[in-house]
Amino acid sequence: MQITFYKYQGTGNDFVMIDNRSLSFPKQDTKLINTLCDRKFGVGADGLILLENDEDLDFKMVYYNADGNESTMCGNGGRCLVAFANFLGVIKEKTTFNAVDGLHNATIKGDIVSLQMIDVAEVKEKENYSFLDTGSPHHVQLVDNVNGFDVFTEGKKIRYGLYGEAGSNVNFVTKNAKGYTVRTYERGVEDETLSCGTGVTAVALAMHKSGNTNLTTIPIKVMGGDLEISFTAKDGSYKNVYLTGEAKQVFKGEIIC
Ligand SMILES: N[C@@H](CCC[C@H](N)C(=O)O)C(=O)O
Repeated sequence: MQITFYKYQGTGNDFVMIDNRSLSFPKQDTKLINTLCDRKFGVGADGLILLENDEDLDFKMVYYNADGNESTMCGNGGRCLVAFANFLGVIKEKTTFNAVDGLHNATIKGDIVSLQMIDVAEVKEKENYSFLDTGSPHHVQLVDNVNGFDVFTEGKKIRYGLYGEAGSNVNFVTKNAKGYTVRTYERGVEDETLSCGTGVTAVALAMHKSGNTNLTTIPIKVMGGDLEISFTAKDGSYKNVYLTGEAKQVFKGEIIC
């Protein structure tokens, strides 16, 4: 079998992207997806995303983590898929598409994609961390110097130790001059990634909820670049949450399997 794929990245969170409107991709083949995402034995990516037809909306997003398993929402992946849909001519500058956590509105202008994330009604605040679901589960913890922090060791400990079988993504955060610097240990990749869209969204909302910031448009620096999160806040819940940043096509190839 031969499958055409594209590689995209959004602030360094990278994805194998496949147009599966024909439904010909072998979706149940976890091993194949895992191998395609492997950086030595495959294309190499943090995840694989299928663009499929949707009955009511512009298209449907189906997301797999690098481990080969279908997972919850991926914010950067969603932004990259909007760029891919635009490249394929499926959408123009505006879209509404379906994903595992529901409907998403998005706009694209050049390389910049702005993606509406789900509303968040609850931010659980613990003594030294917060936990919330922004489409995917996220642990958010402030640390003194995130650039010198052992994200892999500490993230792995929390991901398995605190959240049981289901696990959580784990974000470490330090305030900077404009907003926050964030590094994320990602569930399903089981490593630090250069950026996590649902993660930085969780950080922005958690920092606002705890009173660490009054901003409702928050710039966030990640290892792979810069993102911005904007939202409206009312009585501790969050609506009109938008994740904005670059999403770029990197290359095209053929998978022979
Ligand atoms: N990279 C992502 C998050 C992807 C989902 C995550 N690995 C999980 O399984 O929860 C993003 O940009 O949001």
